[in-house]
Amino acid sequence: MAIQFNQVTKKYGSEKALDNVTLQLQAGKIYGLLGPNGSGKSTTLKLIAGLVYPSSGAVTVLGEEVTRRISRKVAYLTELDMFYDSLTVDKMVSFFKTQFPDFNPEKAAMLLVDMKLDGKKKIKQLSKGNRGRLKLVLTLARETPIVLLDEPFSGLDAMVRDSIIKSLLTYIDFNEQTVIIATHEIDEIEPIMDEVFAIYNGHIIGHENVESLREEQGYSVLEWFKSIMGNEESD
Ligand SMILES: Nc1ncnc2c1ncn2[C@@H]1O[C@H](COP(=O)(O)OP(=O)(O)OP(=O)(O)O)[C@@H](O)[C@H]1O
Repeated sequence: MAIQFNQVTKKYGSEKALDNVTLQLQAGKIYGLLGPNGSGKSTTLKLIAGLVYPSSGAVTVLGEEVTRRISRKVAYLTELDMFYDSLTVDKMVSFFKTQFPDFNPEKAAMLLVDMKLDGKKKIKQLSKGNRGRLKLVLTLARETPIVLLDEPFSGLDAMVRDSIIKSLLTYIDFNEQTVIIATHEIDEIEPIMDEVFAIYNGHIIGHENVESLREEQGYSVLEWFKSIMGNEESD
């Protein structure tokens, strides 16, 4: 099992961002983690990346209970920190190479071309769409067993979204890498997901295999998600 949550609760102060979550993710699949704002998606990813720790319960990644050291096996990028703003795109790529032994510079170079990013531009000069693309370049150039993408589409236009999906299909090694995409924008990733989890108020409220959802139940992921969210909200 690539990732396991065993009765995981994560509190910030007295608020439970995750409440007694148990789940298992298999290696080599693309998972969607779907939920509205504030449902616990980012917290789930941060627990896997070792950026926060459970208040109770345990998170295990590749058989190891998660500590900071898991960053060697998990590629995870949320925001490009303001700290990097004065670096050029090329310098940022070189910096990542020094930080992560699994960073593949050839892959990064190909991704930069695909994403039409100018290596000489400073990060602060990049449009929001190009920052989104750069984030993806830096994440996908790492050859880690686990890849976490937090809202990779947010605020980006249709062309950027398409280029992100294409690069996922091109650069993810589907035999080796487990990918989790946290998003509330379901349409985009519908075609590439193997399995979906729905999260609401810190609880996992649904888990489906996308193919059987479609073929056996005749639902798209979006329809399924809307129906279970509707049940929650009318409770
Ligand atoms: N550092 C923090 N301190 C206090 N509360 C937090 C912190 N991070 C998250 N929370 C709270 O935990 C809950 C879950 O947040 P989380 O960021 O995991 O949700 P999310 O589904 O990723 O939402 P979004 O789509 O808005 O990013 C929210 O109620 C949020 O306010």
